Amino acid sequence: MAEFSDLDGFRAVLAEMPTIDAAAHAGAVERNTQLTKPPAALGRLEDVAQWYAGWRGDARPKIHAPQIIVFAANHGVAAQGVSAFPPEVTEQMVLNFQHGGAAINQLARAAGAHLDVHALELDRPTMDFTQGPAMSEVDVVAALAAGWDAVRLDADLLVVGEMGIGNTTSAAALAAALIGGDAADWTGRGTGVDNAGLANKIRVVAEGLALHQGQGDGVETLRRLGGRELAAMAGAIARARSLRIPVILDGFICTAAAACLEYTMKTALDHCIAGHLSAEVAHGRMLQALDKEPLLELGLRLGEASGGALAISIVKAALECHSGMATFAEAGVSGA
Ligand SMILES: O=C(O)c1ccc[n+]([C@@H]2O[C@H](COP(=O)([O-])O)[C@@H](O)[C@H]2O)c1
Ligand SMILES: Cc1cc2nc[nH]c2cc1C
Repeated sequence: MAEFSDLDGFRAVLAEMPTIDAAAHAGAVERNTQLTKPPAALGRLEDVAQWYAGWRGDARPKIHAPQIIVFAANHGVAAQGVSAFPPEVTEQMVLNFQHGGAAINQLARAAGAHLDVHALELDRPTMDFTQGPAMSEVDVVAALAAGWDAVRLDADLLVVGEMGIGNTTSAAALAAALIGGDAADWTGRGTGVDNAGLANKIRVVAEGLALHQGQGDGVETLRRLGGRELAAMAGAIARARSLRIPVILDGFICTAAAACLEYTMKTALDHCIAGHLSAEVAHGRMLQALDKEPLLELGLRLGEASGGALAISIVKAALECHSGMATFAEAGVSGA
């Protein structure tokens, strides 16, 4: 059960999160210097392995139990025609996830990961944020707690993702409110709106900003402009931190949810890496603001944890090399 019952309680949890295990990290850095390869020849795989080792508190770990969680929710703002698809697609895709027919089902299997799907009150969309806050405090805390409780205690790597028609509008509004800039800087085509749709979406984001920008910290902004699946992703990312489970972020919406934590408590995302760079236009700008370099760039703009799921294989491979390779001494290979 979640260790908080209101937003202040969640803020207190964020303020007391564990930090990286410096000894395990140093041990991994030292081991990396001895592995049978020229220095830095495994590029970013080396950084990823050392980061993972530090968070696990083990200088030579491997990955056995990756978990992927997809949270789904509906958005009041979808009634303003901000998506290329109708809101009922959220629930229809949840059924598709449950029947194994979506992209994420195939990608989770390919990555050897356990997939959990949580639908969050689909018959109760959030409020349209151009009219008032998207969620009450009770609603946002319930969604944060749903995310918190969804993380498996035995997971050793977590990917969070989402499904929610209209949620790129929420994510754009959150990014603008937290990071700064205009609605147009952050608003993209999502599922594929045309030029008129994009102009309408920019207007909706701008109206949301006018009402909610500067009204509070990251989690208060999440309450005002976010949605249940965004809050649940934030809750799961925080829970993973409390359990020292490293996290791979997915695309534009997932990163906006994560940003709500970072803009509440700097360093809240130190246990997270960016799985990929989405084709949603402002994702790169958001990752830059969070100082995160994406692992993959495959032109994905699907969501549902797909890019994060693909990155699991890269992180696993990094740890297989780091923990499985022989040292120069063990293999009798001469140094430089
Ligand atoms: O992850 C991304 O970067 C991403 C980019 C564009 C769209 N999506 C997905 O598309 C849906 C939101 O798009 P929209 O147009 O309804 O706002 C939602 O279900 C997301 O998972 C996801
Ligand atoms: C079909 C469809 C599948 C999705 N998966 C994640 N977001 C989505 C949006 C749509 C429209």
